[in-house]
Amino acid sequence: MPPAIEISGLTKTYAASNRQPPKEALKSVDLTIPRGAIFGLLGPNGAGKSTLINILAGLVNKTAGTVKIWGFDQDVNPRQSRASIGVMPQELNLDPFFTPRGSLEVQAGLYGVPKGERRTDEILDLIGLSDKADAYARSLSGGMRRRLLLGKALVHSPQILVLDEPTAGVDIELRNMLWRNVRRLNEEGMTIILTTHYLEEAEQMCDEIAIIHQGEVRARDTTANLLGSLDKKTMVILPKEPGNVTPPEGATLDTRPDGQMEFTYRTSQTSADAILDAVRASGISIRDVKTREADLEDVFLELTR
Ligand SMILES: Nc1ncnc2c1ncn2[C@@H]1O[C@H](COP(=O)(O)OP(=O)(O)OP(=O)(O)O)[C@@H](O)[C@H]1O
Repeated sequence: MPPAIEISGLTKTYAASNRQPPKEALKSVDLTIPRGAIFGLLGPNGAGKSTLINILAGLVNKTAGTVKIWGFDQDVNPRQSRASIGVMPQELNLDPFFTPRGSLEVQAGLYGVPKGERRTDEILDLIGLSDKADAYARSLSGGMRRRLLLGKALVHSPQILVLDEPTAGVDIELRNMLWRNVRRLNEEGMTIILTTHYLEEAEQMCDEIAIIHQGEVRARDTTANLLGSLDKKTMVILPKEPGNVTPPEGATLDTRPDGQMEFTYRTSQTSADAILDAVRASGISIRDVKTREADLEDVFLELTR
């Protein structure tokens, strides 16, 4: 079975425009996303994530390379590749005069879903808008509009669902609802691709992650492997009284204004023992010790610095 997404040599150069030189937003990207994954696409602003997603969605034309969606080459089988993917965009652009039911019906029509096969009521229920089904979109709250965008991405029952920054600026309740929906869809077999600025969220939600920077894929691995790739640790010591410590080889010390000493070290170069010894050797008694493992933010910073 082919993977959900297979991208090779994908390049996008935006043409020069008034006083702006041409911009190479994607530089020969190779990326494979397996079926059934919750896959995170991470990267700083301007990395090329939206360009990549918009190419998948058929909204931006690529400059070079091949894109296969559910095994269908975009250039060879445009209809099938389009039918395999649904995209929930970032912008809340909805026609204010359509009701949620109307929007879903129109969208289904655009994708050629026959009337008898439409799942409008089921989708309204999933996104929690059954009681607003016949209200004008302009009367919906921002959160409701976002849910409607998710619904619109689902009308043609795509195998792959792409979510572009689905939780940017949404409240906790909506975020939880979105993630519950995403998990449920994934459990039912849908492959999920999402971009997010919240690394903690990516850490919790995604099985696999690609980190994009300056139009290139800098890392692509399981979330667990990415987290394990850094042997960086942090030890915070609260001393009984202030004092000066020379950190052991392989560790750096940052003393906070409140006197807490934050040691950052690599387990391959030094040990927790060596740090504690260095502190005691300076005649300082220790009131409390906390440690912290590397998280996705550390991995991200290391790769995009
Ligand atoms: N239509 C366009 N014309 C010219 N340059 C563009 C266009 N769209 C994007 N770019 C440029 O391409 C690069 C990648 O942009 P892109 O929007 O894909 O990044 P991103 O990773 O999605 O960032 P963000 O998280 O801010 O949305 C940026 O330098 C951006 O300025």
